[in-house]
Order: sequence, then C-alpha cells, then structure tokens
Amino acid sequence: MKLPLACCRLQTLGAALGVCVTISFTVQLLGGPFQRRAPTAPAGHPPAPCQPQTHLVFLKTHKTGGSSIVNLLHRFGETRGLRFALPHRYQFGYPSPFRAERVKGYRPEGPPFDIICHHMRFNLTEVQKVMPNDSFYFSIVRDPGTLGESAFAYYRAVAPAFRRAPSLAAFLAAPGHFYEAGARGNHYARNLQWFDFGLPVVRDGDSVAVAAALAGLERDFALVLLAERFDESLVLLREALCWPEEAVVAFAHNGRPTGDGPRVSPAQAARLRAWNSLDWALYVHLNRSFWRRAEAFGVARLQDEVARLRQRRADLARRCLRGGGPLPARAIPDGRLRPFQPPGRAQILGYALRAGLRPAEREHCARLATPELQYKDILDRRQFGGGNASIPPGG
Ligand SMILES: Nc1ncnc2c1ncn2[C@@H]1O[C@H](COP(=O)(O)OS(=O)(=O)O)[C@@H](OP(=O)(O)O)[C@H]1O
Repeated sequence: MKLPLACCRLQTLGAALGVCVTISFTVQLLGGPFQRRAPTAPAGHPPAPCQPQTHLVFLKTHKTGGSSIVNLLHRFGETRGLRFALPHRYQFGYPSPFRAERVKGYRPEGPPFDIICHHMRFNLTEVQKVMPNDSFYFSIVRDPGTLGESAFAYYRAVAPAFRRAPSLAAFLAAPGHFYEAGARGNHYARNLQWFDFGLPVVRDGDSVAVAAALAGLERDFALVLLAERFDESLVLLREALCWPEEAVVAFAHNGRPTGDGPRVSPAQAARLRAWNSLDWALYVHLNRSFWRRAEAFGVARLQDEVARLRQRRADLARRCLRGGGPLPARAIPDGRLRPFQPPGRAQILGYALRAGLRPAEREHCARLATPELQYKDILDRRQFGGGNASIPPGG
C-alpha cells in the first residue's frame, strides 16, 4: 500500500535509496531494535554461519494474515518435534491479557516451551514465564483501512458496535453512534492491533504517549511483518530465523471470496484509518521499520527470493490442491480441512486435496491445507494424547 513515507514501497526504493541508506546506516550505528542476529561479515569473508532459531513467540494479531504464518510454524514445529505452548481450548483467555497459567501443561518449574503462536492479548512478563529467554519475538500488522472491513465482516456477531450498524457504510458514517468503549466484544471494532499488542490506553492526540508505546513495542519485537507485503515478510522472517527457504512456504489461510473490486472505497479506507487512529500510527511506524529492514536485506535479493517463494507455492498448489486454489467450505468434504465459519455471512475459504496423491505427499499436502483450529488439536493430541476439540472464536 502507498504511504506518504519516503521508503515504504519497493517501486519507490530506487529514488528513496539514498535517504534509506542513511537512515538504516544510522539505525545500525545506534544499535536499533531490528539489528540482525548474525553479525555482518567483514569484506572478503564468508558470512558467519547461523543456527536455525527454534524458540519463537509469534503474536498472532487478528485479521492480519496470521493464520497463514501459524500454519508454517505448526509444520516447522511438528516436523522437528518442538513443544508448543497451547491454550486449553481455542485461545489464551483473550481478550484478557495473557497469563502463563492459560498455557496447557505450564508449571513454574517445568521445562519451557519452544513455540507460542495462538491469539492472545500480549503481556510480556507473563509470556517470559513460559518461553525461553532467547526467544525470537515477532508479529504481523495490516493497514487499518482494510483490516477494519475484514473485522467488520468476521466479528459482526460478537462486536456490538458492528452488530448494531446496518452496514459498513452506515457504521463509518457515524461510528461513535454505534460504539460504546469498554463494551464486551467492542475491542474488535476499534484499534484492534493496538489492543492485541497490549499497548496502554492513550488519550486522543497524545503523540508523546503514542511514541513511547511504539518504542516499547519495538524493544519487545525483533520483527514485525506487513500483511500487504506478505511474501517479502516471509523472506525477511526466514533470514532472521536462519531457516531454509522451503520452511516459509505456506498457502494463504482464512481468505474470503474475491469480489469484482476492492472491498472498501478510498474514502472508506480513509475513514477506517481515522477511526482506528492508534492502529494507523502503529502501522505507519512499523511500515517504516519494515522497509528499512528490507533495504538492508537488499532489494534485488529480496525480489529474487520472493520469486522463488512464489514459484514453490505455485508448484505445491498444483501438486496438492483440488482446483489449484482456495474453495468455499461447502466444497471441502473432509471436515479436517474445512475452515471454521464465523456466525453471519462472512465466508471463509479453505482447501481440498487432489485425488490420487501418494501417502507421503498426501500427508505433506494435508498439513499445508489444515486450518489453524484442527492443526492445534493435532498438536495438542501429540503433546498430551486424547481428544481436545477447539471452541470457535468469540465462543
Ligand atoms: N498470505 C496472505 N497474504 C495476504 N493476506 C492474507 C494472507 N493470508 C491471509 N490473508 C488475509 O488475512 C485475513 C485473515 O487474517 P487472520 O488469519 O489473521 O484471521 S484471524 O484473526 O485468525 O481470524 C484475511 O483477510 P480478508 O480476506 O480481508 O478477511 C485473509 O485474506
């Protein structure tokens, strides 16, 4: 998406390169929060080898593409026998702030977990009780100008502010008319990302408090991905984690049928950004940080790796998927692959497997296609045995 920033799009990077190089050089000199783990090798020396990171905290924010990231984390952890910090049911007591005792099997003196990646309202001190000290903290954000529409469609039944409005257009014409701060479920209706990051309540227009909150966020999170630049994000993540390229290939989960054009008009997107002003400030800030990091990685290198990633994903889609892409839930006969459908009219797409796959390939394809809830239950059974059916979001 286009932001009024010097270095926020690949296309504009050529012109902005000088500015960005200066900024990123300064950031590196000052030891900014997004320093890379592997030190840069001196000229003429091969880069220092790095160890794949297996201690991961992924803050899964809502409606930002996080389910697709969770799918690759699930697969990475499962194939390597890593321990997941799982909720007892669907999520960790959300929307209450995360607490360690919400993790199934957590004991204060017990062994730490390797990966935590399901919805929570972030709470650093409690997460630190569960996860090793050397964990890599990362998350993903999205432009509130489109996230707001996705949340409106998905959480219509659970957010009173959305439920009361006859349409998104009506809500945006006078959001204050429908919204009551603090009402149960209304965190979905305003500044949802600010809420998920567990950032403090700040008064309207208090730019000092906003800046302090965002500085704290960048101290806690080593990397924040952008939903709009999903594939570039995966490449930067792969590099930060020292993972092989194939480990970050995933299908897009939780999508909806695409219509004829964008779901929000430019005017509606602008209203959504104004209504979600804290999320917009957060997004603008993290967008800048993302592109500084992308520029440090190297634009041409990034484009090359993104192309390889897309090729791998397209090959897998051709090999694995019936119809080669996402399908509506009614066209997915296998309940283990059918995604949860929220109450209301929003349709969530999933995947069905091609007939005739050999067993090993079928297993691999099934894991790529398995929705988050069913996959969480598989991991739960692997770690704890027995059955544990998830309850749906908002339930
Ligand atoms: N790979 C990739 N690239 C870009 N966008 C993606 C991707 N994967 C998921 N999505 C979009 O993210 C939205 C779903 O987000 P989540 O998975 O976080 O939803 S949830 O909070 O877990 O319900 C949902 O957005 P909407 O379609 O606007 O609702 C998905 O289409």
